[in-house]
Amino acid sequence: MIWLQGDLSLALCYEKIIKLISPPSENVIINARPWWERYQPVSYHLKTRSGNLAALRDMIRRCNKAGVRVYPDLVINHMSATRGTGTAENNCDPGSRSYPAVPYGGGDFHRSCPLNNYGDPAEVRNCELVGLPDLDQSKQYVRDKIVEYMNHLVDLGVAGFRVDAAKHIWPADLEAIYGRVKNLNTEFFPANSRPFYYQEVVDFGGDAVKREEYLGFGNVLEFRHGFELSKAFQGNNPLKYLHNWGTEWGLMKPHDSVVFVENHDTQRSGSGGITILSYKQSKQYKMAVAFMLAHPHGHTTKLFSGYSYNNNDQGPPNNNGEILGPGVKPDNTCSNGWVCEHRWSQIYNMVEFRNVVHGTPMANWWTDGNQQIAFSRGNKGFVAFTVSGDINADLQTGLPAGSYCDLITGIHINNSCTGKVVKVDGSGRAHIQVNAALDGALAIHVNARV
Ligand SMILES: O=C(NCCCOc1c(-c2ccc(O)c(O)c2)oc2cc(O)cc(O)c2c1=O)[C@@H]1CCCN1C(=O)/C=C/c1ccc(O)c(O)c1
Ligand SMILES: [Ca+2]
Repeated sequence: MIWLQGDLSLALCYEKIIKLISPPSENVIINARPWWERYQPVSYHLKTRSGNLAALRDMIRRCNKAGVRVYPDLVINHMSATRGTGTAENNCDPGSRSYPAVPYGGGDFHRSCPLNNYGDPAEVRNCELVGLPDLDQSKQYVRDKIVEYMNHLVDLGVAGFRVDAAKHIWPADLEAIYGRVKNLNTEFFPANSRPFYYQEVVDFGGDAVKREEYLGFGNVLEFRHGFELSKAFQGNNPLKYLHNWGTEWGLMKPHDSVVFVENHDTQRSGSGGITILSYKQSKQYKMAVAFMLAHPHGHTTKLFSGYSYNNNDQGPPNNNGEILGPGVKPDNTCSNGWVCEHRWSQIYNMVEFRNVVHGTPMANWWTDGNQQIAFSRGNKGFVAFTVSGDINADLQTGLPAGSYCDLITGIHINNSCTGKVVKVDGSGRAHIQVNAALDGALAIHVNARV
């Protein structure tokens, strides 16, 4: 079994493509194999449906060699709420708080209490998220076991961690734990490199637990980013308001956050009644991701890539209990039930766009006053979006004269454009046409000219 490339999501930042993988710790086996069984650990053995220790070590090595940094999803708030299969390594008895394969026992957990009141910060940290036995990370022994688990992954060559349900762990405990994790493996990283932590603190603004509490020692996933872009690109908030997108919208400073449109959780459950975009709304999803990648806000952007599902509990494509990996079709998209959003041309083209325009400011903001916007990035790139009505206007692109491939309607290959060609004149102006009913977006940059 090999570890899947891009199990759950890929995180993109300028220097490297980074890849988040599903929790590598051994989890309980739940009959229907729902996706969230991966979030119910029974031990810190590196053995899951994605592969065993040898497969994990090999995948991380291959990714590092290809310049892709690996970040495992760390589930350290709790242990499984259900019994394992009872076999030696998957054995546990949640009722008596017994997890012999770690080992953990009763004294390593908070006193049992249900988590009902998200308005009480102590309850959010000390009680049981959906009934999951809640580890007491203030205990030295619990910290030792978690640090041991994290150091094992560092030895394999990971670059850092996504910290699952960080909101449910005391910041002081996390800071103490992170501080004890060793420097990154010098086989793959410069000496004295520290792991990069990005923490899941779901905070849409009204929560008693503030995401700022977690900023002193790591980054925080920015849920408001995907929430607001999902609203805007579904027509629920006019695009013209995006002219000051960024901290003026209440988003955290770029270097403190990891921005994204969706994740494994929001694509299924949404938040506050707002549908968070996913592959199921593919046109709007591509527009929102294109905007995220074109805009200067965001130091690290996270792109999701996964498998298709019908019901919200459905787990990954199944091959006799192991995960059925994606095949690759002649058009480079995925098969076997995997969506592989990162292989969609509009998305990987925008990853290149983001790298080409890196470090340039936004300029030449234009809007029709409602649902149509356009802007350039320095003299390197230009984008336009419409949620309603076709764009048909002569606009200032900020770019040098030339013929540019539109990277939304096609790709730049063999020095030709398979999609639209945009002619920019000597003054940087071009006639921009964007069809609202088709792609709703246009993107050009100086490395895709014919
Ligand atoms: O209905 C469910 N859960 C209740 C609603 C989602 O609440 C959960 C949250 C959660 C959701 C929203 C919040 O504001 C929040 O502070 C926490 O975080 C988790 C983290 C875990 O490691 C394991 C979990 O079972 C959960 C979880 O159930 C189903 C059945 C049990 C698992 N599960 C699920 O739906 C599993 C969801 C899940 C799993 C892993 C995640 O990282 C996550 O964010 C959600
Ligand atoms: Ca907790």
